[in-house]
Amino acid sequence: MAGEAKKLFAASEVANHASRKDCWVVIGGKVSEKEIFLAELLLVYDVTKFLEDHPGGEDVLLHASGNLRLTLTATSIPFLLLHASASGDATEAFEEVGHSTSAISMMDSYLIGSIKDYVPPSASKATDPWSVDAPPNSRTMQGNKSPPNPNTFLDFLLPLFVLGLAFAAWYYLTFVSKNH
Ligand code: HEM
Repeated sequence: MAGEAKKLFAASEVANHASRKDCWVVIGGKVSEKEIFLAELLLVYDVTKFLEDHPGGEDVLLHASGNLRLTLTATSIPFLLLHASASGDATEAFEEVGHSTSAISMMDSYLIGSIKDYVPPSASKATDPWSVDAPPNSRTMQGNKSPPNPNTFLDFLLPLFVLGLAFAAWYYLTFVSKNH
């Protein structure tokens, strides 16, 4: 799959792929392009064809699939940065096993896309294309050139909107209502 266009999946969509005939797991990974660290994503792997061959057994993969939840929380006011945290993904279980580098390099062939709307806690740092501190074996998703932070426009407009409202209220109370 490496090099091909990858898809964005809704968290709810992943739940429909949690059986022996169709099994997806979601594991967090760092995305880079030409060794430049771009963003942390929740990567989606279709491991259906790998179930029987997985050295850790198929049950762990089946158990790890289908539980993903995204929770949206506002983290800072007045800029209202939305942070979508994930639970039920297989990242922790995958890392606890201490998979070898050869296991990690196998993953690319099962990669089918990433979870849309996920915003990692470190988004501001992670979206800086000049932060090049990616570990050498970070899992990559080539061909993903879209801007990683979907909230930037909203972050800018919301405070402006609130300021506009406050000004309108002040104008009305000071000039309009006094004339009646
Ligand atoms: C695309 C995803 C995955 C790939 C390609 C993969 C690959 C492998 C490979 C090659 C091994 C052999 C040991 C090694 O080389 O590290 C292994 C072992 C194992 N994996 Fe995975 N794995 C994947 C996902 C997962 C997930 C999501 C879990 C847990 C939820 C898991 C649990 C295990 C366990 C328990 C072992 C056995 C470790 C041992 O015997 O010491 N794996 N995996």
